[in-house]
Amino acid sequence: MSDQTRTTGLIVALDTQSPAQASQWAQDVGPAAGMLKLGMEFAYAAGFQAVADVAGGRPLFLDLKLHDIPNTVGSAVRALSYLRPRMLTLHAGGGRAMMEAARKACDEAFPQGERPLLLAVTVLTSLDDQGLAETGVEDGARAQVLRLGKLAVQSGIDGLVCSAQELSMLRAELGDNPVLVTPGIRPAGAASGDQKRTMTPAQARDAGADWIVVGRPITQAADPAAAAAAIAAELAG
Ligand SMILES: O=c1ccn([C@@H]2O[C@H](COP(=O)(O)O)[C@@H](O)[C@H]2O)c(=O)[nH]1
Repeated sequence: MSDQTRTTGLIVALDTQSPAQASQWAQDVGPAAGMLKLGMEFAYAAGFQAVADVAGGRPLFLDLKLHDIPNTVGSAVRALSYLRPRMLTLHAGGGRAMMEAARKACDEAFPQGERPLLLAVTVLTSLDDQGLAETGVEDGARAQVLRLGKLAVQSGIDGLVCSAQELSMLRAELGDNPVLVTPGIRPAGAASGDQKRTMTPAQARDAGADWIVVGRPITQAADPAAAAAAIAAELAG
Protein backbone atom coordinates (compact mmCIF):
# COMPACT_ATOMS: atom_id res chain seq x y z
CA MET A 1 0.00 0.00 0.00
CA SER A 2 1.51 3.34 -1.06
CA ASP A 3 1.75 6.12 1.54
CA GLN A 4 0.89 9.23 -0.47
CA THR A 5 2.06 11.64 2.24
CA ARG A 6 5.61 10.29 2.49
CA THR A 7 8.39 11.11 0.04
CA THR A 8 11.20 8.63 -0.35
CA GLY A 9 14.68 10.01 -0.99
CA LEU A 10 17.74 8.44 -2.58
CA ILE A 11 21.00 8.09 -0.65
CA VAL A 12 23.96 7.07 -2.79
CA ALA A 13 26.63 4.93 -1.10
CA LEU A 14 30.07 6.09 -2.27
CA ASP A 15 31.93 2.88 -1.43
CA THR A 16 35.48 3.35 -2.62
CA GLN A 17 38.90 4.06 -1.10
CA SER A 18 39.63 6.84 -3.59
CA PRO A 19 38.69 10.47 -2.86
CA ALA A 20 38.87 11.26 -6.57
CA GLN A 21 36.45 8.44 -7.41
CA ALA A 22 34.05 9.38 -4.61
CA SER A 23 34.05 13.02 -5.72
CA GLN A 24 33.41 11.99 -9.31
CA TRP A 25 30.43 9.84 -8.31
CA ALA A 26 29.09 12.63 -6.09
CA GLN A 27 29.23 14.96 -9.06
CA ASP A 28 27.77 12.36 -11.45
CA VAL A 29 24.68 11.64 -9.37
CA GLY A 30 24.00 15.35 -8.80
CA PRO A 31 20.68 16.31 -7.20
CA ALA A 32 19.22 12.83 -7.80
CA ALA A 33 20.98 11.99 -4.54
CA GLY A 34 19.31 13.65 -1.58
CA MET A 35 22.21 12.51 0.57
CA LEU A 36 25.70 11.09 0.10
CA LYS A 37 26.74 8.10 2.21
CA LEU A 38 30.35 7.63 3.22
CA GLY A 39 31.26 4.74 5.44
CA MET A 40 33.98 2.58 6.87
CA GLU A 41 35.75 1.73 3.64
CA PHE A 42 36.18 5.34 2.61
CA ALA A 43 36.89 6.82 6.05
CA TYR A 44 39.44 4.15 6.99
CA ALA A 45 41.26 4.48 3.68
CA ALA A 46 41.06 8.18 2.97
CA GLY A 47 40.55 9.73 6.40
CA PHE A 48 37.92 12.02 7.85
CA GLN A 49 39.15 15.21 6.17
CA ALA A 50 38.45 13.46 2.87
CA VAL A 51 34.95 12.63 4.13
CA ALA A 52 34.33 16.34 4.69
CA ASP A 53 35.89 17.24 1.34
CA VAL A 54 33.82 14.77 -0.68
CA ALA A 55 30.58 15.75 1.06
CA GLY A 56 31.51 19.35 0.29
CA GLY A 57 28.55 20.78 2.20
CA ARG A 58 26.01 18.34 0.75
CA PRO A 59 23.96 16.33 3.30
CA LEU A 60 26.21 13.60 4.69
CA PHE A 61 25.09 10.17 5.88
CA LEU A 62 28.05 9.02 7.97
CA ASP A 63 27.65 5.25 8.07
CA LEU A 64 30.22 4.15 10.65
CA LYS A 65 27.97 1.63 12.43
CA LEU A 66 29.37 2.39 15.87
CA HIS A 67 29.33 -0.61 18.21
CA ASP A 68 31.30 -0.53 21.47
CA ILE A 69 30.81 0.13 25.16
CA PRO A 70 28.67 3.20 25.99
CA ASN A 71 31.57 5.40 27.09
CA THR A 72 33.51 4.73 23.88
CA VAL A 73 30.54 5.25 21.58
CA GLY A 74 29.57 8.47 23.36
CA SER A 75 33.13 9.75 23.01
CA ALA A 76 33.22 8.76 19.34
CA VAL A 77 30.02 10.70 18.67
CA ARG A 78 31.55 13.76 20.35
CA ALA A 79 34.75 13.36 18.31
CA LEU A 80 32.80 13.17 15.05
CA SER A 81 30.61 16.18 15.73
CA TYR A 82 32.83 18.58 13.73
CA LEU A 83 31.79 16.74 10.55
CA ARG A 84 28.16 17.82 11.09
CA PRO A 85 26.64 14.68 9.51
CA ARG A 86 22.93 14.73 8.77
CA MET A 87 22.64 11.06 9.82
CA LEU A 88 24.95 8.79 11.82
CA THR A 89 24.66 5.02 12.35
CA LEU A 90 25.29 2.71 15.27
CA HIS A 91 24.40 -0.94 15.86
CA ALA A 92 21.22 -1.52 17.88
CA GLY A 93 22.87 -4.73 19.11
CA GLY A 94 25.12 -2.55 21.29
CA GLY A 95 22.17 -2.27 23.63
CA ARG A 96 20.15 0.35 25.46
CA ALA A 97 22.97 1.98 27.47
CA MET A 98 25.14 2.33 24.36
CA MET A 99 22.34 3.93 22.35
CA GLU A 100 21.41 6.25 25.23
CA ALA A 101 25.06 7.32 25.50
CA ALA A 102 25.14 8.14 21.79
CA ARG A 103 21.97 10.20 22.08
CA LYS A 104 23.28 12.07 25.13
CA ALA A 105 26.55 12.83 23.33
CA CYS A 106 24.62 14.12 20.33
CA ASP A 107 22.49 16.38 22.49
CA GLU A 108 25.57 17.77 24.21
CA ALA A 109 28.07 18.00 21.35
CA PHE A 110 25.96 19.50 18.57
CA PRO A 111 24.51 22.99 18.51
CA GLN A 112 20.75 23.20 19.07
CA GLY A 113 18.89 21.98 15.98
CA GLU A 114 22.01 20.66 14.27
CA ARG A 115 22.39 17.22 15.76
CA PRO A 116 22.37 14.31 13.32
CA LEU A 117 19.59 11.80 13.21
CA LEU A 118 20.86 8.71 14.97
CA LEU A 119 19.99 5.54 13.08
CA ALA A 120 20.25 2.09 14.61
CA VAL A 121 21.20 -0.76 12.32
CA THR A 122 18.87 -3.66 13.19
CA VAL A 123 19.80 -6.74 11.14
CA LEU A 124 22.24 -6.25 8.26
CA THR A 125 20.56 -6.68 4.88
CA SER A 126 23.27 -9.19 3.95
CA LEU A 127 21.84 -11.66 6.49
CA ASP A 128 18.98 -14.06 5.83
CA ASP A 129 17.28 -16.15 8.51
CA GLN A 130 19.84 -18.92 8.16
CA GLY A 131 22.83 -16.60 8.51
CA LEU A 132 21.21 -14.92 11.48
CA ALA A 133 20.55 -18.30 13.15
CA GLU A 134 24.30 -18.94 13.04
CA THR A 135 24.73 -15.91 15.30
CA GLY A 136 22.32 -17.43 17.83
CA VAL A 137 19.17 -15.59 16.80
CA GLU A 138 16.81 -18.39 15.86
CA ASP A 139 13.44 -16.73 15.36
CA GLY A 140 14.27 -14.97 12.10
CA ALA A 141 15.20 -11.53 10.81
CA ARG A 142 11.72 -10.04 11.14
CA ALA A 143 11.45 -10.85 14.83
CA GLN A 144 14.95 -9.54 15.52
CA VAL A 145 14.40 -6.33 13.53
CA LEU A 146 11.23 -5.63 15.50
CA ARG A 147 12.87 -6.43 18.85
CA LEU A 148 15.88 -4.20 18.16
CA GLY A 149 13.75 -1.53 16.52
CA LYS A 150 11.58 -1.19 19.62
CA LEU A 151 14.65 -1.08 21.87
CA ALA A 152 16.28 1.60 19.71
CA VAL A 153 13.21 3.84 19.77
CA GLN A 154 12.91 3.42 23.55
CA SER A 155 16.59 4.41 23.81
CA GLY A 156 16.14 7.78 22.11
CA ILE A 157 17.23 6.76 18.62
CA ASP A 158 15.59 8.61 15.72
CA GLY A 159 15.42 5.92 13.11
CA LEU A 160 16.31 2.45 11.93
CA VAL A 161 18.32 0.83 9.18
CA CYS A 162 16.46 -2.28 8.08
CA SER A 163 15.60 -4.08 4.89
CA ALA A 164 12.61 -2.91 2.89
CA GLN A 165 11.03 -6.29 3.61
CA GLU A 166 10.45 -5.22 7.22
CA LEU A 167 9.05 -1.75 6.47
CA SER A 168 5.34 -2.51 6.63
CA MET A 169 5.76 -4.42 9.88
CA LEU A 170 7.76 -1.56 11.43
CA ARG A 171 5.29 1.10 10.28
CA ALA A 172 2.42 -0.96 11.74
CA GLU A 173 4.22 -1.50 15.05
CA LEU A 174 6.14 1.78 15.49
CA GLY A 175 4.05 4.28 13.51
CA ASP A 176 5.14 7.13 11.26
CA ASN A 177 7.82 8.69 13.42
CA PRO A 178 10.96 6.58 13.18
CA VAL A 179 13.01 7.48 10.12
CA LEU A 180 13.29 4.22 8.18
CA VAL A 181 16.31 3.84 5.91
CA THR A 182 16.67 0.79 3.69
CA PRO A 183 19.79 -0.51 1.96
CA GLY A 184 19.63 -3.77 0.03
CA ILE A 185 17.80 -2.00 -2.78
CA ARG A 186 18.05 -3.51 -6.23
CA PRO A 187 16.35 -2.19 -9.37
CA ALA A 188 14.60 -5.00 -11.27
CA GLY A 189 17.19 -7.23 -12.92
CA ALA A 190 20.19 -5.89 -10.95
CA ALA A 191 22.62 -8.34 -9.36
CA SER A 192 21.97 -8.79 -5.65
CA GLY A 193 25.64 -9.45 -4.83
CA ASP A 194 26.01 -10.05 -1.08
CA GLN A 195 22.59 -8.58 -0.25
CA LYS A 196 20.01 -11.14 0.93
CA ARG A 197 16.92 -9.15 1.94
CA THR A 198 16.27 -6.98 -1.11
CA MET A 199 13.48 -5.01 -2.75
CA THR A 200 13.19 -2.64 -5.70
CA PRO A 201 13.12 1.15 -5.21
CA ALA A 202 9.37 1.36 -5.95
CA GLN A 203 8.58 -1.54 -3.60
CA ALA A 204 10.54 0.15 -0.79
CA ARG A 205 8.78 3.46 -1.42
CA ASP A 206 5.36 1.79 -1.35
CA ALA A 207 6.21 -0.07 1.86
CA GLY A 208 7.05 3.19 3.69
CA ALA A 209 10.77 3.95 3.32
CA ASP A 210 11.92 7.48 4.10
CA TRP A 211 15.20 6.84 2.35
CA ILE A 212 16.63 4.09 0.20
CA VAL A 213 20.39 3.48 0.06
CA VAL A 214 21.87 2.40 -3.26
CA GLY A 215 25.54 1.77 -3.95
CA ARG A 216 26.78 -0.65 -6.59
CA PRO A 217 23.74 -0.52 -8.88
CA ILE A 218 24.73 3.14 -9.38
CA THR A 219 28.47 3.28 -8.84
CA GLN A 220 29.26 0.17 -10.88
CA ALA A 221 26.87 1.09 -13.71
CA ALA A 222 28.30 2.03 -17.09
CA ASP A 223 26.67 5.44 -16.61
CA PRO A 224 26.28 6.25 -12.87
CA ALA A 225 24.48 9.54 -13.60
CA ALA A 226 21.84 7.77 -15.70
CA ALA A 227 21.49 4.95 -13.15
CA ALA A 228 20.89 7.43 -10.32
CA ALA A 229 18.44 9.44 -12.43
CA ALA A 230 16.50 6.27 -13.30
CA ILE A 231 16.18 5.29 -9.63
CA ALA A 232 15.11 8.81 -8.66
CA ALA A 233 12.50 8.66 -11.45
CA GLU A 234 11.28 5.26 -10.21
CA LEU A 235 10.85 6.74 -6.72
CA ALA A 236 8.97 9.73 -8.09
CA GLY A 237 6.78 7.67 -10.43
O1 LIG B 1 22.13 -3.45 6.71
C1 LIG B 1 22.87 -2.72 6.01
C2 LIG B 1 23.45 -1.58 6.49
C3 LIG B 1 24.22 -0.81 5.65
N1 LIG B 1 24.44 -1.17 4.37
C4 LIG B 1 25.27 -0.28 3.53
O2 LIG B 1 24.50 0.16 2.40
C5 LIG B 1 25.27 0.14 1.22
C6 LIG B 1 24.63 -0.78 0.22
O3 LIG B 1 25.43 -0.86 -0.94
P1 LIG B 1 25.01 -1.72 -2.22
O4 LIG B 1 26.21 -1.62 -3.09
O5 LIG B 1 23.79 -1.05 -2.80
O6 LIG B 1 24.73 -3.11 -1.78
C7 LIG B 1 26.70 -0.27 1.62
O7 LIG B 1 27.46 0.91 1.77
C8 LIG B 1 26.52 -0.95 2.96
O8 LIG B 1 27.62 -0.73 3.82
C9 LIG B 1 23.87 -2.31 3.90
O9 LIG B 1 24.03 -2.69 2.72
N2 LIG B 1 23.08 -3.05 4.72
